[in-house]
Parts: sequence; structure tokens; C-alpha cells
Amino acid sequence: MAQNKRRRGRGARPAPADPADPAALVYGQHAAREAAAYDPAGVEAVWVEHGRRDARLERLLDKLGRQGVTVERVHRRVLDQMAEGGNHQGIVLRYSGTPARGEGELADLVDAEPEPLLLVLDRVQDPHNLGACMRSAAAAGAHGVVAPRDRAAALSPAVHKTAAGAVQRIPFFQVTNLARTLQQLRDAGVHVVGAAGEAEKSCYEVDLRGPLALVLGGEGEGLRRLTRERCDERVAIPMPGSMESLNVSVAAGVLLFEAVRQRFPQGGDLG
Ligand SMILES: C[S@@+](CC[C@H](N)C(=O)[O-])C[C@H]1O[C@@H](n2cnc3c(N)ncnc32)[C@H](O)[C@@H]1O
Repeated sequence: MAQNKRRRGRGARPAPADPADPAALVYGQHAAREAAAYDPAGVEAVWVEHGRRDARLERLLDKLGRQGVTVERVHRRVLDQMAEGGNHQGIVLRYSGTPARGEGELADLVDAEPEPLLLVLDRVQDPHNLGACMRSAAAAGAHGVVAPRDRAAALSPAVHKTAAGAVQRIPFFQVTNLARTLQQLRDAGVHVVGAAGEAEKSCYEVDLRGPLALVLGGEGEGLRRLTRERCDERVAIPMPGSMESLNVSVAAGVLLFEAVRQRFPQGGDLG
């Protein structure tokens, strides 16, 4: 087992993530590179497939080595097991960074940010959908992704892989009672807009500027009743084709970037 030789802060050794805890593992070259680039202090150990040598992987390993992270070469089977069948591309990290945050930190963010843009997911259960939503939210410059603690996808290796670095760039908040959180956001002056295919208003006719929470439903159930009731209004993404609904991460992308278009009509301040 690789040893953590790195020290953080004033010589304090970080509490190691449990190597048996899949939530503490990140796999895949892109996700590993992003974790190393954006949160190097969170990388505690690296396992790499024996015999796998390519220039990008070697550059990443050099970088981690310079940070004092021990790299262990192991058989592919070991990585397959760690990644639970996911496409690890020859690398798995033990990672202790970016834990989920809670209600208090969400309230602090809303207080501190003059025009927060939040993506709220009501029981999205597929980790690939959560990862894709986090990636779109980070790309749109949103300030956070919010989800209920129960019966919803949480941060996991599969989320890291699909999010392609977004987990390090945008905070993820888990809340106990989503309906209560939405009410608190409204009380704090945040416009809470639910997304539902059957809504009468189009997302293109609603003002998405200012403090905003876009609320999307889970894969099967959509927005729950209480969630719907806490929304100031609901909007649909018009679909001229014959499908009943969009994948939640696609719907999130459309709405987030409609909000971006309205907030930066001239493309000002955009990269
Ligand atoms: C796969 S859909 C859920 C479908 C579910 N059967 C339902 O009744 O809502 C996941 C979420 O994506 C959003 N969504 C999908 N298509 C949409 C559309 N055309 N307009 C607005 N939101 C949409 C909604 O928030 C929805 O709850």
C-alpha cells in the first residue's frame, strides 16, 4: 500500500482517506489530472497500471511525485476492482478533497454572493447524470449544485469521472430537507425556477437574471410535489420533436446557458 509522505499546512499530516472507501477514490486520466491541478493537497496516493506508459500519464505522475505523493505500480486487476468496473485508464487516486457541504455553508454562499446562480437537483440518482450536471454548472459559472442527502446520487468515483474536474471547481451541497432549503433560498431573495416539460411558460420568456436557483427533477419522478410547490414559477424547454423529456443533464445545460445568455447579453465577461 502506498504511504502518504506529504505534509500539509504546518507539518500536519492529513487524515488519510480510507482506501476501502470508494467515495474517496478518483479514477481516469482526466479526472485525476483535474484533481491534481485544482486540489493537489487532496491527492493522497496514486496507483498506476504496471507497464502503462504514455507521455500524458508520465507528466501527471511527475507532477504528483514532485508534490510528494507516492505512486505505486499495480496489476490492472487491482485498478479494475478499485474502479468497480469503471474505465480507469490505468490510474486511480486516493483523494480526500472537496467533501460535500451542508446547509450552513449554502446559506453563507447565498449571503456572500450578490447574484448567486445555483443548480438544484431533486433526487437525481444516476451518478453519471450528477457528474454531467456538475460539469455543465461549473462551465456556466454557477456557484453551487444542491441535492438532497437521501435517495440521491452523492459524490463518488463515477461522479468524479463524468464531472471531468468540475467537482474541484464548484461546491456540492447536500441538504436534509430540500423543500425547506428552497423556502430558505426564496426568503433570502433567490428566484426559484423549477423545470418541468409540462409547464406553460417557456424558459425563453422568463427572466433568469439576478439571484437564481434552477430546480430540476430526478430521472423517474421529475419534480416532487413539495419541490414544485416551493418554486416561484415553472418553465419548460420547448421541444418540437416527439420525445417526452430531455435527460436531466441536458435540460440543466439548456437552462444554465439560457441564464448565462440573459446575464451576459453581449457576451461580456465571458471567456
Ligand atoms: C428525465 S426528466 C424526468 C421525467 C419525468 N418523467 C417527469 O415527469 O418529469 C428529468 C428532469 O429534467 C427536466 N426536464 C426534462 N425535459 C424538460 C423540458 N422539456 N423542459 C423542462 N425541463 C425538462 C425536468 O426538471 C425533469 O424533472
